[in-house]
Amino acid sequence: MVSQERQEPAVPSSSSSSAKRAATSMDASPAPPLLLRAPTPSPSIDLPAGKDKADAAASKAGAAVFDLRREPKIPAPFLWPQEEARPSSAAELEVPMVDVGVLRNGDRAGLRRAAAQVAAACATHGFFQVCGHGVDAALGRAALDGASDFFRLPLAEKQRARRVPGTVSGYTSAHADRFAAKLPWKETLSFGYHDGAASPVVVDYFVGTLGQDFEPMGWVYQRYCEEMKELSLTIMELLELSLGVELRGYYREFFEDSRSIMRCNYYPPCPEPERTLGTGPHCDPTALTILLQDDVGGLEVLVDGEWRPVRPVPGAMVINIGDTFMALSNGRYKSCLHRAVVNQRRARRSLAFFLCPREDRVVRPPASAAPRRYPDFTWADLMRFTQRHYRADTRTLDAFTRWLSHGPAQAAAPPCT
Ligand SMILES: C=C1C[C@]23C[C@H]1CC[C@H]2[C@]1(C)CCC[C@@](C)(C(=O)O)[C@H]1[C@@H]3C(=O)O
Ligand SMILES: O=C(O)CCC(=O)C(=O)O
Ligand SMILES: [Fe+2]
Repeated sequence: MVSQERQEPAVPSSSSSSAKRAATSMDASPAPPLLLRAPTPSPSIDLPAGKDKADAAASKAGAAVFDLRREPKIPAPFLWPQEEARPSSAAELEVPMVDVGVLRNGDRAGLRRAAAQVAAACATHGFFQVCGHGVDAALGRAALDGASDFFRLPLAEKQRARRVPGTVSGYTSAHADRFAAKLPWKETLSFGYHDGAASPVVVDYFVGTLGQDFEPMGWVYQRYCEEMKELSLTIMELLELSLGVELRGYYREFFEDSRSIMRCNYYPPCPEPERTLGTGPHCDPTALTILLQDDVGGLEVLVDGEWRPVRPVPGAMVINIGDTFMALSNGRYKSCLHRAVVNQRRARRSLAFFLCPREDRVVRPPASAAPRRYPDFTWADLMRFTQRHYRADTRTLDAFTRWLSHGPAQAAAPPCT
């Protein structure tokens, strides 16, 4: 009897036959991300034929400040207001490099240094990067290559994994199924991860959604997510130490049974990168983000009113605090504004692992003297808010707490636009 359970390949690789099958590559032509004809009833994307339609569509898209006498080369729904798409600063952000290996090697001075670096970063712009994380470099490369393999598939194949409405899981092209304006110049593939299941949940997702050919790709992301979960818990220990939380293990235990989100971002080259964005200005609603990016660059953090580029460092993972952890720290650590810009020449890939609590866990800081800055809430509520009522942006947590206090029925949460 052949064993039914899946065997993990010795060396994961995403190069299954169909994953390599596609001849087309998004990298060559600076075409807009593949636009889906949004399923009815949500409005479909009207690509303007002439100038007046472009003007009308663009002003609807809130891009009225652009001088549309210069015909945009990109469809109007992809145009972003100047305020959000304003030029990047020439000054890169000095993102502290924290060696998290000190949590395992008994280096007490190193531990104090790491805690101080994290405290300084998280109390200001909310970003740091980690080395000594122990994540296999070959696995990171396989995960980035897997993103290239997936996104170069024909649209019909990617569509087999299309996002389930109201959830974050699945494939989307420019979120064209959700929004009518300020479309991000990207394609994404997102799926859930949690451990302790009877079978490998990420492998099940890939095989169940895309077919048996995608089992190797599923194993790459299964192992990658397992490594990200472990790294997340290590970082939680460091955050706890840096916050001086008396209850040792409070944050680590809070996320032991986490149910996280893995997101692969693919940003095609763009003919007018200054008029659109790969990912708009936002704070992550989640707790902690671990970002592995390729060498192209594009992540920017808002510091003192300037969009400061974060230079990719080979082998390092970029970490940022999300809204949920800002609430867990009662506002001491900041969930900060960031965005992703695109360029004319090279496609860019980034892998974002979003650590999220189990859905029903109540997000509440450890007992502290300070007055509470945020109400109790569950991740399920905040997640539902971002997927069904509100496009996560620069004010998500404030909008969410208002929505909670007024009750979902009354709150005038702005529609997802
Ligand atoms: C809970 C989530 C919603 C988003 C994915 C995760 C964490 C980041 C959020 C997001 C990336 C913030 C910017 C806007 C967004 C719509 C996007 O550009 O993808 C957000 C994600 C989402 O709602 O799919
Ligand atoms: O691609 C990037 O560099 C950032 C993406 C991001 O911020 C996100 O997906 O939340
Ligand atoms: Fe983000």
